[in-house]
Amino acid sequence: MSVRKVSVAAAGGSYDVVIGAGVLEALAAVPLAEGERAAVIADAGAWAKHGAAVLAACKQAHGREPPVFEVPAGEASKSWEQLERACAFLAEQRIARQDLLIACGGGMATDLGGFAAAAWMRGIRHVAIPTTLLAQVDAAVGGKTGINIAAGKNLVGSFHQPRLVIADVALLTTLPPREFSAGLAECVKHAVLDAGLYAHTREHSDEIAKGVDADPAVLAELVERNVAFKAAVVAADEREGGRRMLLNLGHTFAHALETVTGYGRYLHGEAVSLGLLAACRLAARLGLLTQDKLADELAELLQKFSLPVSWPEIDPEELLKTMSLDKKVAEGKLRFVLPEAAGEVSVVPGVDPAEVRATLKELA
Ligand SMILES: NC(=O)c1ccc[n+]([C@@H]2O[C@H](COP(=O)([O-])OP(=O)(O)OC[C@H]3O[C@@H](n4cnc5c(N)ncnc54)[C@H](O)[C@@H]3O)[C@@H](O)[C@H]2O)c1
Ligand SMILES: O=C(O)C(=O)C[C@@H](O)[C@H](O)[C@H](O)COP(=O)(O)O
Ligand SMILES: [Zn+2]
Repeated sequence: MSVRKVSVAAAGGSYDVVIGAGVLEALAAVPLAEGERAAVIADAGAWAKHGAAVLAACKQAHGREPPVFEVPAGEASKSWEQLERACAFLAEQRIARQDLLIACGGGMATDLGGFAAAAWMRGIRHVAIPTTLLAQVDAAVGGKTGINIAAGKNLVGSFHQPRLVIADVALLTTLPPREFSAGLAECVKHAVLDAGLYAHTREHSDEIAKGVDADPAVLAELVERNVAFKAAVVAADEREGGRRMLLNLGHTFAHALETVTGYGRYLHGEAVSLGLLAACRLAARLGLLTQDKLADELAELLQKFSLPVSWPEIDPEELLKTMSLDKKVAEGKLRFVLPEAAGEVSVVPGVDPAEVRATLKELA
């Protein structure tokens, strides 16, 4: 299979996302000079499966194996506690300003590891080796890093672009089906934002729905198209002053759901699936939806990808309270990313909380 490359031209640094099967050797593109060292922050689950291959790539690229800090798998590790432990590890290893951090795992590890790189000595360079579909198509690209706190998802973090992202689709073969599906939710989100991706994803949905058993070339193309779409948005608006907010489609609902249910009941991608449907419903309530069939087509696609489409019974007031800390809130008012049709999505300011409440009641 060929090696695909997408460049991310962000203001905070430009870099390549290398995509393909068996492409870990791409790490050689970030060399270590005399006296420089690398250290790895890895998801323990991903490391158990792929740590040996990553260490071999490090040895090949840098001439030696780096020390490794394994973070317990799960969303709960995107925390102050694990950040503190990761920094203690960097201190113990005497990782200095010119050294390199390698973040390996799903979105938990690339968010936490990326944030450790952003914070350690006020910023060291890092490489991301995403091992879940979600991290390959979304989390490892674009430079958003951070942790969750009790008050909300990703409320503490930083924009810190990696020097290189290696999306090796061969690593996805060990991914549990539920995790694979979670990654597809972000692909569906991207598809709603881009008419070309919408057509492509629907056209290849039967093959994509096979998950890790899908044709690797189809998967590599899916990753490439999603990364290319996200890269263009990030290049235009790295720090989310405008256009990048669109990548938050479904996330005001999704993040509130994850926070209220305690970071674990729903995988992030599952919450995004429900958030996409909620955004469609809210858009319909507000009379914005012009593509009548969008909600039905979306529900069909999400279901085909084994993602949840039924909202649980959750107190709308609790969700609304949590949403008040959404990063898109401006002048104390909620802003939602809402679709009119596939490829026509905008940020809608000043949405009346009563409409959100009614939408949540309709969904429950
Ligand atoms: N920074 C961003 O732009 C961005 C974008 C989207 C999502 N996110 C964040 O990403 C996180 C979700 O990431 P995720 O869905 O990758 O979950 P995750 O990182 O928690 O990984 C999911 C599970 O898969 C396991 N795993 C990872 N790779 C594996 C492999 N190759 N084989 C077998 N098991 C493997 C892990 O051990 C874990 O149990 C959320 O915190 C979300 O907020 C960030
Ligand atoms: O990269 C972005 O921008 C996104 O919004 C991608 C989202 O899928 C991702 O979940 C992100 O972490 C959400 O960002 P946040 O700023 O709302 O925390
Ligand atoms: Zn997301």
